[in-house]
Amino acid sequence: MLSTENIPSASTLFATYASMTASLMLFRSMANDFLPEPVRNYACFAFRYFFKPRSKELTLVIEDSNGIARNQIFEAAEAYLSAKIGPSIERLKICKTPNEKVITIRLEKNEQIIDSFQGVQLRWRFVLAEAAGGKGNSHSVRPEKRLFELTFHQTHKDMVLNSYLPHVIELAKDMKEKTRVLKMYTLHRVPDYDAIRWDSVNLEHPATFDTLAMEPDLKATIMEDLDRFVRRKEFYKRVGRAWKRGYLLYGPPGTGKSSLVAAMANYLKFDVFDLQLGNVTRDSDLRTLLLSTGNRSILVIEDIDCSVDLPDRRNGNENNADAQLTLSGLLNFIDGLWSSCGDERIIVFTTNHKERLDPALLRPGRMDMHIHMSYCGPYGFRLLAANYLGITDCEHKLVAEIETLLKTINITPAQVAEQFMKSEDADVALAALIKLLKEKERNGSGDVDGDEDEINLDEVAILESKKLKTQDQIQDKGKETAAGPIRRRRKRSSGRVRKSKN
Ligand SMILES: Nc1ncnc2c1ncn2[C@@H]1O[C@H](COP(=O)(O)OP(=O)(O)OP(=O)(O)O)[C@@H](O)[C@H]1O
Ligand SMILES: [Mg+2]
Repeated sequence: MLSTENIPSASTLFATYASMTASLMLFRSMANDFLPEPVRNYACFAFRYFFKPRSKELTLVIEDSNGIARNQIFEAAEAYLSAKIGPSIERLKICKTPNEKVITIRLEKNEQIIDSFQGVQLRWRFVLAEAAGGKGNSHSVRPEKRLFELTFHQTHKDMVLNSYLPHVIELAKDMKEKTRVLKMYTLHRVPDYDAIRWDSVNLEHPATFDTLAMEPDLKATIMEDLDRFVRRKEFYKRVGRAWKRGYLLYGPPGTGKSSLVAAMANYLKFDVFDLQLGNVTRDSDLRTLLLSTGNRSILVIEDIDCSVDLPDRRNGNENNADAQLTLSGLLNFIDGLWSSCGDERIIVFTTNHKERLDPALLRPGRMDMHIHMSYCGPYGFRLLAANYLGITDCEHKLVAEIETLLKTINITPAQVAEQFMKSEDADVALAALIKLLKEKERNGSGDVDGDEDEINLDEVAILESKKLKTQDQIQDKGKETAAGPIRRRRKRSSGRVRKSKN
């Protein structure tokens, strides 16, 4: 607490002021009698100047904004002081939006907090001042300006500016990180301006690594890779590489690619920018959008094989660079400028058809990890059974039967989850899954040991509705089906990974 020894009381101040005023009056009347006017005026000015009471304190005024941009010191102070509230405070403002995890506590008007740093006492006061233009100014968002006054002895000015305020900003950043609500950014077209921009909502995807049905080794590898990425800031700097990491997730629909992206975001507490390439037509728009993504974020481009018909370099599109979005333009920009003007960026491409991807994307070094999301194996099935139905009993009769069927039949985690949603009764839900597995067996989707197998009908339907967006693609598909059943190479492993060394 602030010591009261050095602070003069109100009565002392008043007495001093009264005696100074009396001295000035006496001085003035003597001057009137003995000095000519110009000399008299100058003498009065000099008297006032030399005997004016001077404060040894300095007050920094920290407004909430500089008119347009928010003031980072103000925001940091707000958060920092909320953790410093002591018993002397009489009024506080509290608030919590439905999506926030904790109650926000802020000082009320004129409340003060005494802080100490490196043995120096500092006094904070929260003030509401009338905004320029007054209360009637209908253009200002707030009728008043919010500001903090930070008062301390003048001799500590350098210490406060160079050590204390950076300390406040740093601590506030850590506090904010802990209670941060993740954001999901999607593209939004502004019709009147022919422009496209990011719009955000709170990211409330419940997927986490705990709920993700994947082979445990693969899951652990991904988590370790993410951990290593975030702690290697110095390494990236030392070797002169942009601090970014790229993942390519591939596998059939419903195997958890999008869920893995959400799990990564929840794990790292990174925002997600979902770049729907189909909505972007110009290279220049793409650049603007990429440059306005934030640090500590995941940029996701889903269904890269078919989200847009990106012509590549070989098609000779260079002459038309600004008008057309090109895959090479996208990749070069991501590797170059984009990653050099931000930190801790993750980029994820997803696809159902790795074999259809442009070789430029698969080139070594382009994506740091290729992650194969595959059909539900015994581990994935057990995790889903435990999460959805609460089954932890390994001896359960139906569980054993399903595990035997899973050895020869392909089913995606999404399909398993769908059956588990059908009933709260575990036996009924498991029986529904067995029925589906047997149907699949009868339809011949169980040829899992061969190198190739047919896509089952459910998957074709999903592909048609979700992926075949352009007429060209539909025609291509017609050719494929006319030539016989769609065949696709697939390995049986329920998750494989190819990783670059870095
Ligand atoms: N590996 C998984 N673990 C847990 N749940 C899963 C998994 N895969 C799919 N699911 C469930 O299925 C739903 C759909 O999965 P998701 O959207 O992640 O699949 P996807 O691979 O992205 O499919 P698509 O290729 O169609 O985009 C999820 O919301 C989740 O409930
Ligand atoms: Mg998906």
